[in-house]
Amino acid sequence: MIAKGLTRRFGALTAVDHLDLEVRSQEVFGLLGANGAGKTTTIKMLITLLPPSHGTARVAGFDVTAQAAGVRRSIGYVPQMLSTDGSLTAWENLSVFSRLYHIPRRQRRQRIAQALAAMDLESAAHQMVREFSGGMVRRLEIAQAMLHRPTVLFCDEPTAGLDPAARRRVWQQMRGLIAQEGTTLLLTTHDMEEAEVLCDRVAMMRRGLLVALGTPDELTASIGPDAGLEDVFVAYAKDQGEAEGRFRDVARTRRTACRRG
Ligand SMILES: Nc1ncnc2c1ncn2[C@@H]1O[C@H](COP(=O)(O)OP(=O)(O)OP(=O)(O)O)[C@@H](O)[C@H]1O
Repeated sequence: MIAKGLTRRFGALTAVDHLDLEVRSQEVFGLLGANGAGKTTTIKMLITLLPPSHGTARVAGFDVTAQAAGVRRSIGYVPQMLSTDGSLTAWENLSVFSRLYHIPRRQRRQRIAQALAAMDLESAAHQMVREFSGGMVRRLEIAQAMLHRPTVLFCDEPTAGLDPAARRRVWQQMRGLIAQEGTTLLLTTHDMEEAEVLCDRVAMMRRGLLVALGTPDELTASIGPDAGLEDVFVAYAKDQGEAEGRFRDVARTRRTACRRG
């Protein structure tokens, strides 16, 4: 995945400002930054939900503007907001997605069973999703986004609102599945532990700009011998002017946390 000068403006606001980024095949790459830094806007341009104001990007070899259909076929996306239907069972949710992704009919049962097994949800396959815990919902959403075996998986704050045990389970299962499938993963997170545990490399964004890029070890070493990623975040990415984020950002974060219980 390559972005060159990728820019998105909303009126006078430049949400993403000439972003140059290269994510290697099968890499786990983290986008970090304060509320409103431009992480979700970057993802939305890469997955073709939002046209760039300027610049270009290629995902899985396809141009996000000229070859949007190719990009869409090659990616999976786990958004911040709920992407499963609570009034259906886990199996039924995956079944709907298997049709949307045009998985051949004779492969569907096996593919769904494999996806549930990979996320340790076999015993809950025929349970209504509204009865699931937040962690189970998240694991189902990842199974759903991986059902068609995408080349690149995008996850927007994969464990926001989950308790520490549920978070660890999501990390473990997600890591297992993407390693097994050879998937490239691009995730956004506010959770520095998540970035350290999962990511091969991270990029820090501040007010739409890329301000630091490297492996967690490289970035922490650049700060000092006892530094952690949180110190790197404070040094590079924390927005001193709007440290608590805007109303819109806080409202969205609360909604996300709330719906995951
Ligand atoms: N559709 C929109 N219309 C106007 N402004 C927007 C829109 N979407 C995002 N923005 C603004 O663009 C900036 C970047 O937002 P974005 O959602 O990309 O940030 P983020 O880093 O993902 O934040 P968070 O961590 O809160 O999810 C913010 O100032 C936001 O208010």
